[in-house]
Amino acid sequence: MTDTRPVPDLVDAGDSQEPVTASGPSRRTVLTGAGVGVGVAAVAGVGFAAGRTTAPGDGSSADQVVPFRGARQAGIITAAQDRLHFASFDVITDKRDELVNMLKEWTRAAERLTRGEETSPDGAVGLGDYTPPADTGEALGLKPAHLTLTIGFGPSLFGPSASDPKRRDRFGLAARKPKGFDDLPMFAAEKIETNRSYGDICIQACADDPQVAVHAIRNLARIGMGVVAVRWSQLGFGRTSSTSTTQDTPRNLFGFKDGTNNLHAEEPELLDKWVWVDDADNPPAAQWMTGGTYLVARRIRMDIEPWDRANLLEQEQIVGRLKGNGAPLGQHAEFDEPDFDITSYGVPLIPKDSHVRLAHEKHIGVRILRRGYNFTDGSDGFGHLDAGLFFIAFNRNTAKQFVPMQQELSRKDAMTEYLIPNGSATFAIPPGLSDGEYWGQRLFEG
Ligand SMILES: C=CC1=C(C)c2cc3[nH]c(cc4nc(cc5[nH]c(cc1n2)c(C)c5CCC(=O)O)C(CCC(=O)O)=C4C)c(C)c3C=C
Ligand SMILES: [Fe+2]
Repeated sequence: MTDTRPVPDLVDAGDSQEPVTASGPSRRTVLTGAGVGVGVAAVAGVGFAAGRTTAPGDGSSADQVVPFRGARQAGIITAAQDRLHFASFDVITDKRDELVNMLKEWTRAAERLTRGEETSPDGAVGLGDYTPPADTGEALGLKPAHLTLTIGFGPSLFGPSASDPKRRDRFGLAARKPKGFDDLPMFAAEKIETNRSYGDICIQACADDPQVAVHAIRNLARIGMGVVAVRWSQLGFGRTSSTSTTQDTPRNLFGFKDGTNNLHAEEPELLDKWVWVDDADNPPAAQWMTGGTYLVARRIRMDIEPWDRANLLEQEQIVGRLKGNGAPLGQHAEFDEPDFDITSYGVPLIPKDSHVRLAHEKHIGVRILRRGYNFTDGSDGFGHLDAGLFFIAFNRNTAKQFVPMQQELSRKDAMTEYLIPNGSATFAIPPGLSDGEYWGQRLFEG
């Protein structure tokens, strides 16, 4: 079993050790902080404080903190938030110590950020006039917004990978690579762009406030300067899945309910079967992944202009569900079980090439946990929006779950005509952290 003893210098009591203020655990302001500069900074603090005078537990601050530590990383089965900032990093140093030290610093900062605090005490404006701020400041006065930060490690961190076969094993991690873990294969009808794909480390930041998510990624990137560089990043708005039965099903940019038949936090046996990595899945050297999962990210551009010219019936035939309430074709309500055997004049009501038929467990034999987001990244210069779905899925064995599902969809799904996947990445997502543990500790020290 991996040694997960606490690392004493990482235990960070955070701002909670300071005198309790009316603002509870939300991001510190210059007004309440001890040792804070005067003058301009203090004046600025008045404004921040005015907008955040809330008592702990009133549903606006403490209740917006998602625990950072636990058996699983947050951001997988915790309730999907509304906003995403996903970043993939290249490690630009060859020195293992530098990488490990950065991961320790990231952990300390990330834990604080999820509590609604600055990356370090007084980081934004309290370190003196002649020191660059340790926190960039744009989240001062904002609530924790259910921020979750989820870390993952890409195949290239372990040496050669399918996308980079000549990569050196810079950190001596080759033997610790999880079984079968590699870049995704090529699929039909995709146009993968290298500068939107792959990466050594990912951070998935999800929050209900976009500025909170962006602030977190920006500050982690700043802390990692000289050790990592952002390779690509993606903003998302409007979750396209529910990860809890308590959440409403949202809609994607085709206007359809998305995430109806997802795996949910309330289904632990299904999660054990389809999401969480088990001891038996890996050799001893890769047991650091036990309790973790594998993330698949796909930037899928959606051809929304032609889609908008397709009639309603055609759209519903492509999806296999009604656009209005999300019911499977032939059924009445969203959560009715699809019946793939119903026919009308010998023709299946849920077409053979519909998305839900091809992606359903009864057809493909596997399931995945989806947690994606809508995106619009301006326009393409040809009169079209660059819009789509940043697809994120978690699964226990990508080669046996996501890959065959994607292969089947790429070849047969009628929706493929409207989709152009142009970014692709996968990351090994370790389990959650125990007290004092830092991100990657089981990988680097186990
Ligand atoms: C390889 C996996 C999948 C990709 C890629 C994917 C892309 C994608 N999906 C939609 C819209 C919908 N998908 C829906 C269901 C659904 N999709 C997948 C997998 C992939 N989707 C699965 C496993 C399922 C569930 C199938 C089932 O068990 O019934 C639905 C229906 C509602 C729902 O159950 O979520 C919609 C709508 C888009 C637009 C898209 C790419 C842009
Ligand atoms: Fe789908």
